[in-house]
Amino acid sequence: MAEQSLYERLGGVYGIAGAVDVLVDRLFANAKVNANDNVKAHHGDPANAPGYKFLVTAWSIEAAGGPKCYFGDDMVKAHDHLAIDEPGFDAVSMEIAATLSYLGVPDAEHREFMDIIESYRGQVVQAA
Ligand code: HEM
Repeated sequence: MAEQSLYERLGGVYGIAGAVDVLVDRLFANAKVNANDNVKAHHGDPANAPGYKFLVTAWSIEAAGGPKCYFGDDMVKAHDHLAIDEPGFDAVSMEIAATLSYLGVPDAEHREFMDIIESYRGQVVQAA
């Protein structure tokens, strides 16, 4: 039997959308993430939560090897106006890891997804 994709092992669209639902609520409430005023301008407004959950869910589905469904900006363009620094990236990365643990995602899938997130660090961190 062919090995299942990470997308399938994370529970497909229901598993990923469920995790992003928890994650984004945590990110919007995270003081360290929102210490960056540019980030706070977006994450500080609860009206942005549903659309952001949609985009991050679609991005994660594709990144995990699921069907093509993400039509948002690439990771450089999505963050080029935010001046995100290394501690800002670490704060989000820690929140993603905490959410995967909180939801009981198994170690192998946890590691695989965090490796994907880490591979985008250079595109997201753009602070001078
Ligand atoms: C690998 C890590 C990350 C991924 C996968 C990711 C994913 C995304 C996605 C899919 C979008 C929507 C793009 C669009 O509107 O077309 C976005 C926007 C955004 N991201 Fe990230 N992100 C990451 C890291 C970060 C970090 C570290 C921060 C803050 C410290 C951050 C803050 C934001 C904000 C504030 C927006 C909205 C920008 C706006 O619409 O003006 N992201 N991100």
